[in-house]
Amino acid sequence: MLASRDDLPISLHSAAQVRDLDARLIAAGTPGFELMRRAAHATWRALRRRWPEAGCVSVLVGKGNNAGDGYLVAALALRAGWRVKLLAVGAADALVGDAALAKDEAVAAGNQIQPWTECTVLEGVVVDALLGTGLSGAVREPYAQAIRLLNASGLPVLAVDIPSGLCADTGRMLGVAVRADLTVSFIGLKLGLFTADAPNQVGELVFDDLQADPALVAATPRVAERMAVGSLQRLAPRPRTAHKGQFGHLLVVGGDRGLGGAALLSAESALRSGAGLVSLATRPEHVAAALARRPEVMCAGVSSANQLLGLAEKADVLVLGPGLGQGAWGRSLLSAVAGLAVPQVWDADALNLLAGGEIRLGGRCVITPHPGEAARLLGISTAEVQADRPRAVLALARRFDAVVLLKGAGSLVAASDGRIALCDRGHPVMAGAGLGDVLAGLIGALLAQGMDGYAATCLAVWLHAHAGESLARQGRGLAASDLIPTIRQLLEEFAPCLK
Ligand SMILES: NC(=O)C1=CN([C@@H]2O[C@H](COP(=O)(O)OP(=O)(O)OC[C@H]3O[C@@H](n4cnc5c(N)ncnc54)[C@H](O)[C@@H]3O)[C@@H](O)[C@H]2O)[C@@H](O)CC1
Ligand SMILES: [K+]
Repeated sequence: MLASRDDLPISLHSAAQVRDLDARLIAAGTPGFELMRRAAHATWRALRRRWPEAGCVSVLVGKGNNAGDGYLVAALALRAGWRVKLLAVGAADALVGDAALAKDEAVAAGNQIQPWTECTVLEGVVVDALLGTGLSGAVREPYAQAIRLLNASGLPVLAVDIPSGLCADTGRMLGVAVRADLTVSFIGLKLGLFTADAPNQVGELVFDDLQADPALVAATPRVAERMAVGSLQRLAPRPRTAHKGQFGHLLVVGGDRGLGGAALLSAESALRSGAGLVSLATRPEHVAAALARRPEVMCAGVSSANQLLGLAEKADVLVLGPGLGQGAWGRSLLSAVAGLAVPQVWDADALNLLAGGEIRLGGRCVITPHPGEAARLLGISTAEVQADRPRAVLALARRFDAVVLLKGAGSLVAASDGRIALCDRGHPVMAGAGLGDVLAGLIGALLAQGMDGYAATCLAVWLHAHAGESLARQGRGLAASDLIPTIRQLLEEFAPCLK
């Protein structure tokens, strides 16, 4: 079944864009304190739904408006008869504006504000209202120490708007970040809730639009789109008169000595996702085994670039790289076909060869680096890629004028025109060999059936992640080939072959 998260918005914003939306809502007549009150009510609702019997909260507050939300939650909890420990990290008298009003309301409701110290004992559900979208730079003391102790407490944690310490733009932990069980986020979804470190920190995600005017929300610029049923392009249904020539001839090139399985996985994946014809160019010694496993794949042993060119000229789409190796064989094959004017998917060793600088990418390409490959392509460290994944994926798309898939939790797809899409699905059982080969074949098959590079890559990433999630119940040890029939089924569910 295609699990749906379509109650979450599709647009993803930067912290600055959400701040801007806040300001425009206020200018349009909703006072900031009213938005804060709505944020607190949304948080309190989510808290009672998840932990109805807790009866006790520790609310950790900082100094900005995120703290303001926390103070109002403390007021609601106390009025509901819960035991409340209201703990101010840093100087509580430094609050201004709406946050100061919220603090006054918490006190008026009967709360006592205690200064947080390293000896403070937390109790009940911990509400993290230390830092929100106003975080800038690495988390400073005493916040960092408070976050470390909170994480070590073993208590359930609700993060207000975003786990404190997580960068709303990049999803990177700025030194240290709260590890939440539940995050309640407001007004506009931040991209940083989904990528880099975020999947470990956010927990369950609840969104509340604080009754923002939909027209104002729709007019707010976004940095990315979340892949979802409503945002993904579908393959068109097939006419009843369809024949195989209409759905593309895809050629996979790869499978150096000892790596034959990778290319075969890509070919099998392409076949099972609807490519009209699938060929495989590989080392001659792999041909017999490939034919025995998958007779539908036209498998050719190639020893030279010329042999490959003869095959590639008949293909509509190329998938280059699975198990290609970086030796003379792989390099000569890749150089031979790189310039062909057909859509191409560059994966795995094709990307390492590309990073070497000798071979140039042609037009109409999709490249699929993981963070290490992206780092080599950009000439920076993997840590630098992960520190700002949106920036890295966009830099690659522009540098290579290609569609780029940056893999890893919270996968991102970018086009050179600036579009970015995020995949918030997937599962850690997918961290295994061969999963990328299956994905490359799937992207190729969607290209072969007529989708453009960006749409094909987004749909492929989403189907692949969904398939992984739906097989995750069986636990560790997912074989990449297990994914192929599930992807086939999900694709049919999402885009039926017949109208
Ligand atoms: N009208 C509004 O603006 C609304 C804001 N809302 C809340 O307000 C939050 C944003 O509020 P603010 O812009 O006041 O910012 P925050 O409350 O997120 O953070 C600002 C505070 O953090 C401190 N700070 C920044 N970087 C730090 C670092 N590296 N180490 C330690 N301290 C640091 C600042 O000195 C300041 O005291 C949102 O996340 C949301 O929770 C909601 O109440 C909805 C309405
Ligand atoms: K927070």
